[in-house]
Amino acid sequence: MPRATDSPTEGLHTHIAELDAAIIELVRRRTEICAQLTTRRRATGRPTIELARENDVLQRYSEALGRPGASLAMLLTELGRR
Ligand SMILES: O=C(O)C(=O)C[C@]1(C(=O)O)C=C[C@@H](O)C=C1
Repeated sequence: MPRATDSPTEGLHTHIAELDAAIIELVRRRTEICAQLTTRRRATGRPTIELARENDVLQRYSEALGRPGASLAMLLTELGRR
């Protein structure tokens, strides 16, 4: 007898959970690189925030994903400012 965990829906939920884990890992890696860039800027006395670059990110995400993409880009750059 098939179990609930074998249903196609459960399989899709599992796939989503795997994708979420991969996305979280990528966001962690992205945030780490941003921290390195911020450290370099601090060390050379430059402002820690680069709005022109953040606007590039916003544009990339909104072109790819529309308005929700812009919201996502804002969250990513917020993490990148830490
Ligand atoms: O591109 C950089 O120099 C970064 O530090 C990355 C990043 C980002 O999240 O994309 C983070 C902070 C800056 O204000 C601009 C952009």
